[in-house]
Amino acid sequence: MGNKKKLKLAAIIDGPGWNHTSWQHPDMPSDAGENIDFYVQQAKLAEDAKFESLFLIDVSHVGPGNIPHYLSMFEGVSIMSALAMKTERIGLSITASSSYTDPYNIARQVLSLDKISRGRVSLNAITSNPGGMVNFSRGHLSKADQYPMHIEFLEIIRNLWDTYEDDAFVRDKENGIFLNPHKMHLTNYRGKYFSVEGPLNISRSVQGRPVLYTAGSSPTFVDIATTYTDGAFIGGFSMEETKHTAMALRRKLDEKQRNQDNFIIATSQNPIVGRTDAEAHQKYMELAVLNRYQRIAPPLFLGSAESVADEIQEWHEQGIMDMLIIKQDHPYGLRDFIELVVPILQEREIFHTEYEETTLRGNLELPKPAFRNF
Ligand SMILES: Cc1cc2nc3c(=O)[nH]c(=O)nc-3n(C[C@H](O)[C@H](O)[C@H](O)COP(=O)(O)O)c2cc1C
Repeated sequence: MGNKKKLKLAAIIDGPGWNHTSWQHPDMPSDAGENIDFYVQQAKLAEDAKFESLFLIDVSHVGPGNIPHYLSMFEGVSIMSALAMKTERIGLSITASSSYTDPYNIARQVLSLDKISRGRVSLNAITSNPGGMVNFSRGHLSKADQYPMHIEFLEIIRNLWDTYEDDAFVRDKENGIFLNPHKMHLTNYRGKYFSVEGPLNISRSVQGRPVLYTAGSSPTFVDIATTYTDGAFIGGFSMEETKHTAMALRRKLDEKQRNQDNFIIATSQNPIVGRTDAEAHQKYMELAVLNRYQRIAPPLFLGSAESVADEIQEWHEQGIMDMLIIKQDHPYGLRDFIELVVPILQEREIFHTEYEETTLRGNLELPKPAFRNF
């Protein structure tokens, strides 16, 4: 199948890699997960390359024995607020877990960040597998509660983001009218897990609502994503596995009569590229030798820039992904991808050369949702 939209690119910019030892690479700042200079440098790199978005994953199940990055990382809204002031066009995506946070707080934080960045924000609302130490008073959920609670969370957030119609705040000084109260709508939600009356205390986004994703792999996830969100973040240990989930999402979108073009299927890979296959393998070996006790799996996208661009093009054209989220284990993973692969994707006209719009939703080619048009 073809993909009508151009490929979208995002960059996971936090942390010194996604295994136990890549922080030991001589060129990796070992404190990368809480080093503001590192985040700013990576954000600017991605923005100069016209990536649609920065992306942060999140970890709620913290505990001894986690990979180092999980134990030394900035909280998402805080770091994205700083990056909003250091960037101008690139999107800012944070991840938050419905299993451990209250929807009112997240709705408020994310919409505030959206205003600060003038419409560049997305929320990846996830569930969290029970695990780690007990750090939240609610404790760990049973598996059976995760998705029912997630549905409530998503419904409330969407309602709260549409508390006010676009022109609700009149701010007419002469006549002393700040708000048209008829254009304020309460949420009045009473669920099993959350009860929220509303109103939220911030006006509607210039994007309509911040872009909303969720992540997972199960049939329940597929059903929820295609009902509530603008996009889905899916895992991919192989092309076949990723394709399986992507096609399940596409079938469900069709079933629900949702236009596939108005939905973003995103997956994350950690490419290691070189000018030649040999150079890429050399970079992979730099990481592999750091871990003498465990094999670090070679990335799916490993090799010369041409061969990696070919694979990306194939995944995109087959509809396996609309957005590729680059994460890095190698200290130059993102830089190399930008220098070597992005120009090829641009030459082939798969990836854009300039930001088309000012909002993230615009750059993702997603329509602005009308008020309370769920
Ligand atoms: C691609 C992907 C990204 C995820 N990102 C996170 C994350 O950042 N933090 C987290 O706690 N869980 C994350 N998860 C876990 C999911 O939110 C979910 O709890 C898990 O996949 C179980 O749901 P499922 O059975 O529907 O797959 C992620 C899962 C996938 C597949």
